[in-house]
Amino acid sequence: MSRQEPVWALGAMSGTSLDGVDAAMILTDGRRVLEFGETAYRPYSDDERAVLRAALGRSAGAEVLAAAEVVEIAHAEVLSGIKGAGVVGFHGQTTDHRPGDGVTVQIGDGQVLAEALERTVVWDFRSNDVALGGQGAPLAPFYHFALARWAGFRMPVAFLNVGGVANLTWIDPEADAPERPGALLAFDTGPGNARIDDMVAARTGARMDVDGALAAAGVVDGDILEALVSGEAFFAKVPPKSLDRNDFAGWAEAVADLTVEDAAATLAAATAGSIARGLEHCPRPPERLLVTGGGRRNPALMEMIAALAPCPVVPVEEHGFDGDMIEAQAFAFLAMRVLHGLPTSAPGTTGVAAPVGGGRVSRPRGVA
Ligand SMILES: Nc1ncnc2c1ncn2[C@@H]1O[C@H](COP(=O)(O)OP(=O)(O)OP(=O)(O)O)[C@@H](O)[C@H]1O
Ligand SMILES: CC(=O)N[C@H]1[C@@H]2OC[C@@H](O2)[C@@H](O)[C@@H]1O[C@H](C)C(=O)O
Repeated sequence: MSRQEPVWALGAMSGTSLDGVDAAMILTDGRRVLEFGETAYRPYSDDERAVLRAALGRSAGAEVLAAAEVVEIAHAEVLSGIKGAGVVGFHGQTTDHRPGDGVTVQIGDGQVLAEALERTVVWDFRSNDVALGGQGAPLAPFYHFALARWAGFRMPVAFLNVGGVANLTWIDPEADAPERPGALLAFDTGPGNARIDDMVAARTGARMDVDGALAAAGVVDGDILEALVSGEAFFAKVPPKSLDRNDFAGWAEAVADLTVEDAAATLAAATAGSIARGLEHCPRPPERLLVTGGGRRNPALMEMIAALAPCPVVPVEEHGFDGDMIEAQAFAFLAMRVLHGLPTSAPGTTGVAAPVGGGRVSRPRGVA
């Protein structure tokens, strides 16, 4: 593989929502994205999800080993159905993320996957950044930079991913590379859907507030909202900053006395409010907020974000992207960067002292 030659890379992400594995191909040289390719999704079964949940908050032990096996099997199944990839970028499943303690754990062994797929697998993307004092997250921002260039933006824009956790990437697309000072500012803004999902699951057994129907039928409790959004030091903290899925679990108690509809509306408003506080940290207001991740399917939440944002708020589909697959594509892109020795994070994205790479490369036995 020559250093500049674009190749089809396959990426896979098992996100904090624990819904399943997203997989996507892109044609990339690790600097630019040239084409978007095949995608696939493999949901976790309820039994598998329970095994994954039992591992959350843990970095080792029987629960983690059992969950890692679920992750490896699910990835092998979905990735083996996509042919023609030169390399696989495998994020794994985060079970424990405490960068301040030097801990970030993504389970699933890349060597096991390399054997199963008989392909080169790049994995463990976050450890090096954390070891060097960074947050280890978010890592999609270098890919967001490439997407902004692909779309031809000339003005500052921001990507907002509303997954289990929400994260924001502010981009100056005129910068000549993502690692340049001032090109990117990225950080986790607060909860995305996780607090809503968990509240709805505990009270109704459903996995989410489908299409935001509960939130749309509820009334926001202004006092509780104020306490949730103003009371947290995290939102005022100057980036870099990142979160674990179960941070802010206390929000469930704050809405415990509300009806499920009012609780859904209040939690959605708190997510939107925390995103608005995140937008205040941008160097300049973005001229467009491009929303990706499952939260863009919750119209009540989208309306609340739009009401608070300083610019138009649109789903990424409006600019030709697939909002279910950007994270999977990001790890395909980052895998290529790792193979080419390019950085995958920078002071503006994870707070690491200088641009750094990371990732481990596993090759199937018998392949040089
Ligand atoms: N139709 C819908 N209505 C409301 N919410 C939805 C809908 N579809 C998806 N979601 C929300 O999106 C979540 C999944 O989002 P996504 O797949 O982006 O998360 P993730 O990638 O696992 O998380 P992260 O980005 O934090 O790793 C679901 O758990 C749910 O809360
Ligand atoms: C530690 C970890 O897995 N963080 C995830 C999580 O999910 C969203 C947000 O929190 C983001 O920081 C990150 O994922 C995306 C893919 C990222 O690294 O950009």
